[in-house]
Amino acid sequence: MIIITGSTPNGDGELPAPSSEDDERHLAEYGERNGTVVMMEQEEEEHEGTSLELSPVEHGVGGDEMESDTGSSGDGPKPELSNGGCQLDVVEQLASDDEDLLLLDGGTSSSSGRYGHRKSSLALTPEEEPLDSCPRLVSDLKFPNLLPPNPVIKILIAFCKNDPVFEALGNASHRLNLEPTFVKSAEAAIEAFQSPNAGGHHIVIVDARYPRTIEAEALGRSIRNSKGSQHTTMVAVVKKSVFEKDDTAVISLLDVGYNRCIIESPHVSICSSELRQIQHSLVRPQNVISTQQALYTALHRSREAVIITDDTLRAQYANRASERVLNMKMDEIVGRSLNDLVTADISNILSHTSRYKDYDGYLTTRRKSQESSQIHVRAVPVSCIGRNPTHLVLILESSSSALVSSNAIGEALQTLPQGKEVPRGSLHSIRRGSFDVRSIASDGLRRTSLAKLSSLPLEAPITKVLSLLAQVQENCSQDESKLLDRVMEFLKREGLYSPQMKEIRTEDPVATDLIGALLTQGPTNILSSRRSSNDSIIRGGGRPSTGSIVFTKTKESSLLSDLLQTALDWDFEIFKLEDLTEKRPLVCLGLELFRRFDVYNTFNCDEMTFKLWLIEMEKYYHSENTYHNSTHAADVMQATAVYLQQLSNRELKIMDRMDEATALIAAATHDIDHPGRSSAFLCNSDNMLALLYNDICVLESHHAATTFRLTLADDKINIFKHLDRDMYKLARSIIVDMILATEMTRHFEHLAKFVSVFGTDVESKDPLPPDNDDNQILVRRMLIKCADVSNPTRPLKFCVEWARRIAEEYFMQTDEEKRKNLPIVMPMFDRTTCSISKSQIGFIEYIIHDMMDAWNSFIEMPEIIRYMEFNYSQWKLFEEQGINTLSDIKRKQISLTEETASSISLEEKF
Ligand SMILES: Nc1ncnc2c1ncn2[C@@H]1O[C@@H]2COP(=O)(O)O[C@H]2[C@H]1O
Repeated sequence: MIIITGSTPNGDGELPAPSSEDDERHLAEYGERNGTVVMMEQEEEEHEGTSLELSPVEHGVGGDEMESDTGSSGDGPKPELSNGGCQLDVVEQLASDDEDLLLLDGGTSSSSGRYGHRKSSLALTPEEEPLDSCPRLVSDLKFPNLLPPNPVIKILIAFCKNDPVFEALGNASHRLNLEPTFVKSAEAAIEAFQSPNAGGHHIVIVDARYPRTIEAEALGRSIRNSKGSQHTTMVAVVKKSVFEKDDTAVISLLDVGYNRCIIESPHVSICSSELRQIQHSLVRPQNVISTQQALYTALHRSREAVIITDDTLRAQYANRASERVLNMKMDEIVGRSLNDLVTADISNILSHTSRYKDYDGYLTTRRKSQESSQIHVRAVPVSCIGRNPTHLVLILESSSSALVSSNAIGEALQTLPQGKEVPRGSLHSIRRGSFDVRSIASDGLRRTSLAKLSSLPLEAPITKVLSLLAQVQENCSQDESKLLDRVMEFLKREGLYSPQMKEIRTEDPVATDLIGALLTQGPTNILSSRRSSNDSIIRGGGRPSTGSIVFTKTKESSLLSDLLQTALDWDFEIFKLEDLTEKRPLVCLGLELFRRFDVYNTFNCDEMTFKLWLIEMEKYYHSENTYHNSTHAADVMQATAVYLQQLSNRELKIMDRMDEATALIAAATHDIDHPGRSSAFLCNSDNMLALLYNDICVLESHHAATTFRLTLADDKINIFKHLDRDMYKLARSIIVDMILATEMTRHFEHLAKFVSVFGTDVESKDPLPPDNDDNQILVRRMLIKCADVSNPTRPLKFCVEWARRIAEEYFMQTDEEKRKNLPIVMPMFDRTTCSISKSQIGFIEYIIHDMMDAWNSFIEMPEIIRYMEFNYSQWKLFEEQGINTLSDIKRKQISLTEETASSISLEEKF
């Protein structure tokens, strides 16, 4: 909503067409001197758009109706008001749209003024209205909200003598209820006029009869050069003889800025009628003009693009928003024919507007950048002189912003009580966004929230896409348009990248079980027997002792250091490390990797703090878990390090030092305090973590939260303690995001986003845009995901061992579910019946293959694909050979170890 409050009487209201830079200053100056333009939200019934319901001719105050209606008021300043009517139409039109616009006659400059507290002329009863006040025109009554200022008229009278002429003027001004100030010299006149408190006179009357005492021409010049004299009416009193004999003196007075010269008269009645004429013919129109300038400012700052053309459709005015819509500067727009600005059948517009009808339709802009865009336009005809439209007011709205409002509105409406049927989704409702708002949101509260929404400076990329598609739809066949409708429906859905679980194309129930369990979250929908257990499965016992690890100079320690030499090899012996460190591999490997990636310097933190931190983190991994223990964390950390190394070798400037450090930290803690049971199990058993995280991303939220809770709890292990606040926040956000990315229910979403940006084809890949935050996030997520499930891409013996471990953990979960009569999340993972080979075939086919393919094409590590393919073929072979159960797998592991011992490398088997 826009309210323009009453102006100071003779403010310097003339606003030059403001340039964007000048605009703030202009507005500030304007607000100071001429009243205030206030833009605000308003929760009131929409204006009924009085002026729009009337024929445009009725707005031309100079029309016949005016004469007949006004009666005694026929002496109003008609020509000037007709101009004002033109702009008022525009503003009213805007007011009927998303911004309400209201003009209040204020008289704020003089709170003691008779009209100072009147809201509008509707409040003006004959009893209230003094007989001798400036009469209201009938137009005031017709358009009560569109009053020009009608303040108490302040008059400055500069006379050196108290002669009868002076007396008569003084009496006349009292009689007309003007507010006079009397001064006796030119200096005093200037001072009074410029005085910040008393100044701001509507009329200045100067005694021009005695140039030796008051130099009227010089005084006139000084006043005209004073700020705020723009709308002041200056009157010179001259001798009768001068008027009759020598017109040069009068003309020079008019030329320096006097508006009127009147003949000296000692008669009060003559002075009164002179002053009344001046009031009607000069002062009132000046007030109207100053109001127009407030309107002009409002228009200029309106969010809707407004262009006013003359009757030949040549642009006369363009507001600032039109620069954005047309992608042209205002002075490039003004003067141009509408034909040069838009491609449209202009005759179509004219056929409406010449019949005084608004035109409502679409045009395509001819943008400077050649890229054209579709805009919605309303064209309103306005008659300023005579009956035929003399101007056309075009209100433009680019279709993308229409889409924004429509989408935002659609979303907002969903959250509001749905009293009326809301037209959603149709092309029509998108294109006519702002119109739908009014039709569907009738109450003030809704309008306010919707106005807020549509005014937000937001434009989502998807909105742009929809807008482009809407344009394409304009020029395509019906069938294509229908197809596009469907496309747009899909695009408007939530979770574009969330997979809708396709049917798993396998007959194999083990794979179905596994993939289904990994990709769904929350409580299992399987018909359950009783849900009995409230037991926490976060077990307290079984953790290694809290003491720090001391590696003595033994054979083990030298084996260890030899092993750590290979810390960045893809065939790193993780299980050997597990043995050597007595199931605490994370500390050793972590320190080695932190050192190699210079993490201590990046975090400006000593190695000891990192060591204590690693010890604490490892302590919270459950060593009794067969899979989700600290060896898995070390394995993921090692894979992460290899990927980071590869990225830096390839000089893909994606990961800086901080990215590398945070990635390693996230990998180290990504499964901390894992209970060895899935999130679904926790939900099904009403575990406290599921309750805490509302069944959403339960385990990963717990891992991230635990990491920070433990780290920040003790300064001795707080590896973040020397980061400044911003760096800490950055590190935290990366670590949290990476840990959450390991949640498998969003696996396909992350993969699809990554592929959509980076593709899967090594050859045709464009280099990564280096400083694109969004892309960096995609890479980081993909990196930790690939590290987390890298086990099928490792050498076979590791791959088999991991498969055995995860299967064992699944079996334990099924055992517990059976024991506790809980829903069984993966019924096929029953130790007595399960085929591990089949589960691995399914896991590689559905989860691993595409992801590793995409990752390899990005990072260029062909060995991961070779191992994956080899392992896959081996699982197929195992399956054929009936190697399915855990004991079968164990036997196979032994033979694999022997093969390795006899130096048959896997490479040789490819
Ligand atoms: N070899 C594998 N076979 C089956 N499932 C696996 C295998 N490796 C990892 N997973 C699953 O993939 C999941 C990845 O996230 P989590 O580490 O939480 O839990 C992991 C296991 O549930």
